[in-house]
Amino acid sequence: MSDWRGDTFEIRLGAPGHGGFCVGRHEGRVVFVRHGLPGELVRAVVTEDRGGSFCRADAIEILEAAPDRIPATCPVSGPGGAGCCDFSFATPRAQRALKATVVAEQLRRLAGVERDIVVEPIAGYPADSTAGWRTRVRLAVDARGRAGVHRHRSTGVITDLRCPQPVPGAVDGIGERDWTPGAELVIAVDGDGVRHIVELAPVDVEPREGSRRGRGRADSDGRARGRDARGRGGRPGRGPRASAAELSGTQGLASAGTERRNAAARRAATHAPREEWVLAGSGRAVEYVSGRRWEIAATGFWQAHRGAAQCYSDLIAEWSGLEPGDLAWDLYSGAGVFAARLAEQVGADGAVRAVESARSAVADGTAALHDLPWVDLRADRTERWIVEHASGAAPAAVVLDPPRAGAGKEVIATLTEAGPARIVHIGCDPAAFARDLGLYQNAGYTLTDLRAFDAFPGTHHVECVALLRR
Ligand SMILES: C[S@@+](CC[C@H](N)C(=O)[O-])C[C@H]1O[C@@H](n2cnc3c(N)ncnc32)[C@H](O)[C@@H]1O
Repeated sequence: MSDWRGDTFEIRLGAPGHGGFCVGRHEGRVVFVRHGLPGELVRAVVTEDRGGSFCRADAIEILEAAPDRIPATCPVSGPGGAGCCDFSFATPRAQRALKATVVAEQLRRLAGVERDIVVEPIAGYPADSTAGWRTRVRLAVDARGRAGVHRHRSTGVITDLRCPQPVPGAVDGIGERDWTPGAELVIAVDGDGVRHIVELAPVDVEPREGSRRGRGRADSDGRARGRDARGRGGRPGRGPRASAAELSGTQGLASAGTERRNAAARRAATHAPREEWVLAGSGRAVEYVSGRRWEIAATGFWQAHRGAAQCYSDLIAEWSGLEPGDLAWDLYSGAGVFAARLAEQVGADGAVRAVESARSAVADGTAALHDLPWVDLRADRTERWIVEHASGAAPAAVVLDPPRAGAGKEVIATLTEAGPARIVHIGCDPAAFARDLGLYQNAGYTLTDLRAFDAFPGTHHVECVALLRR
């Protein structure tokens, strides 16, 4: 089987596919080409070829440009660069049109739904800008202690922090400081404008004794502490601490297979408990939705776009159709942002049951919703919780905002058997979202409304919200 990696050729690009590329054909094979637009003629270099019916390539020269092409607004994400702003060379309107095409295609293929899709800017956010929206930034730290973003489909670290996504000030000064080699940085700019910087221990560092969060406290001015202070505070100093994976990624020596294995190992390790050091702010991010105040772990989940939590919460309030005294569920609830809105609708004579697997989010949500005692926020896996609750009274409305992989067969089977009148389903992966919609339809629910939001401007990512009724 021939391996085209490194080959270059001219190729005419067709429709966009799910994942931030356009589809073309070369010598009978399908080629997924990043950094191009439909209709463009480009010179492409093959970046990945596993020998199957398709390979992946980057457009490295634009021979015939589409009218929607603009100079890239992100200097970090071009061919061979980071995976952050993979649509930054298209007008914002064209970016939304690309995403709409992808959502429509996934709905057609995976849910049998024929529907024109419009991708809207997040409410209150300018339609002609793709910068300054991200309030949560996660950075890698390379073997030399420099913070950066991962090269696309690689463990390699690019230490150029000029990506335009973060809200103003989020990454100021980060590139000039030294960090613990192999660590990750979580930066959160909260609703009060306070910046929190938390370092997550390298995955190859053994957990230490003492409290898990904020040992030795952060500097109040947000400066990362120097080597001596780090040692005293329990945070490892700089040194030759990088793992083989980081070294190979940084030096660009790893094979594609090694890169994939490293990436898989890194993803798995990312979800394992890790020691955290709060280096700026308090590590407790304050957020507001509809006048309610949350205080949550800066490393915990919060919608990344600064306007997203309010935008989705307003739509849920509009679509849930709840009356005072009703029962509602909020599945995968995080800190209960949607549960709070549902609770206001059902009132003290009603009830809201919410479930979330992250214990810290449940604790933070319970504190934020202390004045709504008819909300029951539980720490559990939705898969288990729903089986226990499905045989009770049917909820009038259920909101689900599952992680990227979607809710899946088991949860949706149990949920549809419970028989809520309305389901509001939120999904950030168009394929998983479409598969879940297909499951609802097979169980007798009808898609009655659908909106798609440009919650990740500059990227190929898109958030969809569906209303289903029995
Ligand atoms: C996309 S977030 C939505 C959070 C919340 N709706 C919000 O807007 O803040 C998905 C949430 O599901 C949680 N989660 C992931 N897997 C879960 C599971 N199996 N059961 C319950 N919660 C889960 C995550 O911790 C995360 O808080």
